[in-house]
Formats: sequence, C-alpha cells, structure tokens
Amino acid sequence: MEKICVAVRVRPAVNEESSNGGGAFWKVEENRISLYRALGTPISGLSYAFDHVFDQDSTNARVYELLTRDIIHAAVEGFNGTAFAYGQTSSGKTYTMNGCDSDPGIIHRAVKDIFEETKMRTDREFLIRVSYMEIYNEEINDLLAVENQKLPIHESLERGVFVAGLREEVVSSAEQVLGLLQRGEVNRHFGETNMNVRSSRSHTIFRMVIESKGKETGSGDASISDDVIRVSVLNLVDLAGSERITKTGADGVRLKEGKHINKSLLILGNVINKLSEGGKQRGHIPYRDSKLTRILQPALGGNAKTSIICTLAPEEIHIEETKGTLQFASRAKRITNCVQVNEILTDAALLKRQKLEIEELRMKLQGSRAEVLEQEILKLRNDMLKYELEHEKLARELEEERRSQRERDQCIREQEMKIETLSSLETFSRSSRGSGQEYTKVSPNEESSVNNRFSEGDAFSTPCFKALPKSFVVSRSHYSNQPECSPLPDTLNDFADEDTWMKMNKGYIADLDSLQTPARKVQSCPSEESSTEEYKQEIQSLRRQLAVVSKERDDLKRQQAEQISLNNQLIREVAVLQKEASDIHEIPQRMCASIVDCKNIYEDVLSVLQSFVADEKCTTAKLLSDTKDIGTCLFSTLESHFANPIKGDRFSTDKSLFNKQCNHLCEKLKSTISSIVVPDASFHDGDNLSSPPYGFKNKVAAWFPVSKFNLPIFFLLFTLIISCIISSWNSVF
Ligand SMILES: Nc1ncnc2c1ncn2[C@@H]1O[C@H](COP(=O)(O)OP(=O)(O)OP(=O)(O)O)[C@@H](O)[C@H]1O
Repeated sequence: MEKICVAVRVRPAVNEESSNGGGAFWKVEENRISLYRALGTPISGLSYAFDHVFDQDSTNARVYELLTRDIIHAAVEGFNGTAFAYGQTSSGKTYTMNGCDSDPGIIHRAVKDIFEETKMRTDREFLIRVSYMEIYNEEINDLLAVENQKLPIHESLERGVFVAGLREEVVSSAEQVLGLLQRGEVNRHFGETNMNVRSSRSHTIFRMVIESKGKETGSGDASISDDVIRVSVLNLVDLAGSERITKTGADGVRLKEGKHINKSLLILGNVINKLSEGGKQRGHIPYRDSKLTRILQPALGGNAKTSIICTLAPEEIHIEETKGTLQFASRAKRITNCVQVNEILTDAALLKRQKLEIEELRMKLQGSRAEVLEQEILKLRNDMLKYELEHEKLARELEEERRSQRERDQCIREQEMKIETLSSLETFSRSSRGSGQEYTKVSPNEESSVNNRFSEGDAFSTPCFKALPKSFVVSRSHYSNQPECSPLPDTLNDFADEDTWMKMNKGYIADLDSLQTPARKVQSCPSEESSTEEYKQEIQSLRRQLAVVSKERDDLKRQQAEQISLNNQLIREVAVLQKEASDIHEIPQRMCASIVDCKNIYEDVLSVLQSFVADEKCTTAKLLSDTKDIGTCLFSTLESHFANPIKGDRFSTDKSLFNKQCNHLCEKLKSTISSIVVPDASFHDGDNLSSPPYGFKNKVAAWFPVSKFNLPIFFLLFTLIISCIISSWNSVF
C-alpha cells in the first residue's frame, strides 16, 4: 500500500497588491501553507501540510524533480503511474504540465527521462506507445486523430478500462513524442474567459504505455524472467479548472463547458472523498459517474503510483477557491493505492522450449540433409507459432464470451434484487409516513434513472475492488439524506452557479443520483433468449474452430515426431558408415605391418638356407642370394604401394611406377634364372643342353634351366614367397 503524493504550488501573483490586498495572504513555510492576516498573525484552522509545497519562485524543473521523477522511473520498471494537476482556472495547471520554452513542464521532462532511462537499460527491450485524448463536454476526443470523436470507454480482462478506437502511436524517440504532443495541442479546446485568456476547456490525458521484456542472453539459458512482459501505463493529466461563472463571465458555449467541467470535477471530488474515508466506511466509489474518474480509476485507489499537484492562485479574491483546492488536496493525501509491477506471463516459455527443441534437432541434423531439413523446421516453427497465437486468441475470445455471459446473468439477477429492494423500500416509506416520519419519496423517474444507472454500472465490474454490497441502493439514497451532506442542485442548468460551486469547494459530497448526465447512454440488455441462442452458436463455432486448430497442432506434433525418428535413423546410418570408413582406413596400415612381418620371416628363412651352403660362390649360394634380393625387392614394392594411403594419399591410380618395379623384378628374375643355368649340365632324360632348345621341353628348359639340385630349391623358395604374400593378405582381411 502506498499513499498518493500530494503537493501544492502557488503561482506568482498577477500583481503584488492583489495577493495581499489588506485582508489576508497565503504564506509558504517548508511543506506547509497557511493563511495569515494582513497584520502577520496566522488564522487558526487554515494551515495545511503536504508532501511538498512550492512557492511562487519554484520552477517546473524542481516540481518535476521532487514530485514526478520517481513515478517516471517506476513506470519504466513496470509500475503504472499518474500525475495530474488540479486547481481553479488560471492557477497554473497547464503551465505546470506543459511549461514554457525556458522551463519545460512535467510532460516534456517525463518524455525525455523515459527515453533516457530506457536507453540505459541494456538488459531489457522496450516498446513505447503514446496516445493523447481530451474529455470535452463529457465526450472523449482523440487529439492525435481529429476524426476519432466521441470515443467510448470499454473494459476487458486483459486491458482493464480503455478508450476504444483511440490512436496509439508507437514511438522511438523523445523528439517524435514531442512532435506528436505539438500536433495534439493544436486540436485541444482552449477558450478565452475573464480569468484566463487561454483557458483549457477540456481535461487532457497524455498517455504512454511502456512494454518491456528481458533481452535474450544468447547463452541459451532460458530464465523465467525472460518470458515475462511488463506493461505499465503512465497518465499525465492536465485537468480543466473549476470556475465560478460570476468570475469567468462565461455564457453560451463557455457556460456549457463550465458546467461540464465543474460537474466532472465534483465527481472527482466525490471519488476522492470516498477514497479518503478508507476502511469499512468507504462503500461504493462512484468511478462510473464520469469519464474522467473512470479513466483515472487505477490512479485513484488502484494499482498506480500517483501524484497530484494542486495549483493555487495567491490573490486575495481567490481565497475561497484556494481553500476548496486545499481541502481537496488534504483529502487526496489520505488515499492509499495498491501498487504492483504489471507482469504478464506469456506462452513464451512454451515457445522457447519448442525453439530449443528445434535448435537441438537442427544441431543433430548438421551434416546430413541439414539444409533441406532446416527449411522444413523453419516452416514448421512458423506454423507452430501461428497456431499458438491463433489458439491463444480463440481461448481469450472464449473466455471473454463466458465472462460477458456471466455478467449478463449477474446483471439480470441484480436487477431483480433491486426491484425487490425498491419495492420493500417504498412499502417501508409508506408505512413510515403512516407513522408520522418524513422520508423523501422516490419518484418513478428517479427510480428508473437509479435502475438505469445501476444496470450500466454493474455491467462493468471493476476488477480491483470488492463487489457492491447488496444494500447499496438503500445506503446510497440514504446518505444523500444525511444532514452533513450538501443540498443538491435541482437541475444541471444552475449547477455551475455560485452556491453549487461554493459547496463543491467546501468538500460536500453531492448526491449523484439526482444529477442528470447528458449524452450518457444506458447499456441495454438484449433480449435474453435471442442473445443466449446467439452466444451459444458463437461458442459452438468457437469450439469448432478450436477443435480444428487443436487437430492441426496435433498433426504438427506428429510431423515433428516423424522428423525426430527419421533423424535418429539417419544418425544411426551415418555411424555405421563412419565405422566402415575407419575400418577401410586401417587396411593399408595393417597390410604394411603384415608385409614387413612377411619380409622379415622371408629374410630369416633365406638367411638360414644360406647358412647351409658352405661354398659362397657355388650356384646354390648365388641362387639363394638372388632369390633373397628378389623377395626383398617384391616385399618393398608392396610395402611402398600400401604406405601411400597411410600418409593420407589415395591408392595411386598411376600404375606406371608399379609396372616399372614389376619389370625391374622380372628382369632380375630372368637374369637370375639365366645365371644359374649350368651350360654343361645334362637333363636327366639325356637331352643335350648345348643344342638349341627346340620343342616344348626345350622351351621349358630354357625358362627353368636348373640342375637337378637347384630345381626343388627354386620351387620351394617361390612357394615360400607366394605363401608369405597370401598369409599377409589373410592377416589383413
Ligand atoms: N508558476 C508559474 N510561473 C509563471 N507563470 C505562471 C505560473 N503558473 C501560471 N502562470 C501563468 O498564469 C497564467 C494561467 O496559467 P495556466 O493557463 O497554466 O492556468 P490553468 O490553471 O491551466 O488555467 P485553466 O484551468 O483556465 O486552463 C498563464 O499565463 C501562465 O503562464
């Protein structure tokens, strides 16, 4: 709970004598203002203390600093805020709110500060919208779009009380906002009166809606605060001034304006009175009796930080009006508001989770059909978002429908109860008259006006406050009969006259039941049966739409599941392929190792064979040595052939090197074979070896011209080489 901050500001006197014309004068001491006699003695009972009291020399900069800056700061943080100027005509309200070139007013400074603060908040992103409206003769006009006139007030769960059709401009800089303000000022109603050459003839409300959201950190850590949107509404209000017709000299249009101004200010006074009573005596707060109080409802006893600056004219001739303003301010000081940050929990958490899931999938898909699937995922994500939004909208509409249905039922029930209460009241009144007591009779017209008023009021229940007590009708009519309450103006025509004005300023509570509000339309309840049928149909159609959306959503989920399983299968396939690839990669290495092993074995075997030959120069020794060379050369060729892939090269497709080595090997083999031919040796079948080798036998002998001794050894060695090669292949595969 937080008290409204109330300050008083005395404007400079028009001329010095008028502020102290010999009778009495106002004196400011710290946060107190008191009425003094000309002789310098204070008049008892006329001293008032406030949060701040600003004297004639105070600047707008100081007023802003002490009274409004905190509210602006809080608005950026997500708290609703309202600052308004109240006071008699020509006391300096517009000067305080708008200022002048050398000393800009509260609105100008607030706009600058908001943009400076939002720039400094690097952890949040902001969206700011502004609107500017006036309440002229109890009608709401858009100052940013002249075509938007006579706008209605609505109320919804999401937005609370709002003006339907009001233009809201999204803004990104202070300069842009000040430009819009200038545009709005041109459309505002001003008029000349005896008291002010440029008198505001309407109440103006400049509104900034500040939405903010935590910035994505990019680390992927989704904190809950990132999913919360803060929405705060800041109202900067310049009220029209209360006026005495005798002083302003208003007639014609000005008189009509004056009456509307005074009436709405009187209702504002009533609301303030009621709120200042506090606790249980408070009862019903008549917010709905004027558009001004309806719009300012959150600022008065609701969820907002509020400051009121009451402006005073120091001249002695205005003492009565000043006293009235000070009484208003004193009562406002007692009002407490219940302030809290306006946070909206969105479906962002869900969306964020889906986003993460998709991101995960995308990561998994990298390297395998990634691009195609990424496109698909993007499309799916967009569709999902669209469906989520649609779903949310439908759910909201459905809820709205249900709520209005409930309200209509409630309205009908309450109507019945009220009729009952009124009938019993009338019976009671008759019986009381019979017993000699005097009670005011409720005329049929008044009765219907009371009923209409209730039907309108109850159609919009205010979310922040308790429901009306059942005995409301009785108590409300009853308090107007209390002796301490002011006598009531009979008709609106003489409403702004001297007496009424005086009573208003003395803080009496007016009985609003007797005031006629022009241009107020009573919300009619549609025929029960037809509307119920219509709503049923609407609800059914909404349900159908909801089912379609849910089905689409399920389809989407199924598609997503399919995507996941497809992806898993792909991942498995890729893993198998990778394993095979790594096995293949290892083959040359293993071949090389086996070849080296075989080469060693081969060399060992030949070394052993060589050791059996005593004569190193004999043919057998030469044959063994050459065979060893051939084998070594063959193994080296194979080794070098498999070594390339180990170093990362592919198997050489160029066979020339291999062929060259083979040729070299063949040559060597041939020369070895011819070198071991023994020219004088004879075959066991007696063929003459010196004779030219004719016929098959001779041809074979030309290729294998070995002695009886050499031939088996040669075959043995040849078999050894071949078996080594085969065993090396086997060891690899
Ligand atoms: N603090 C101030 N310092 C200097 N001049 C001031 C101050 N307050 C008001 N004035 C001057 O007094 C005159 C009336 O002020 P202003 O128009 O702001 O009154 P108002 O309360 O808005 O009147 P209305 O309700 O009729 O619109 C203006 O000329 C204004 O410049």
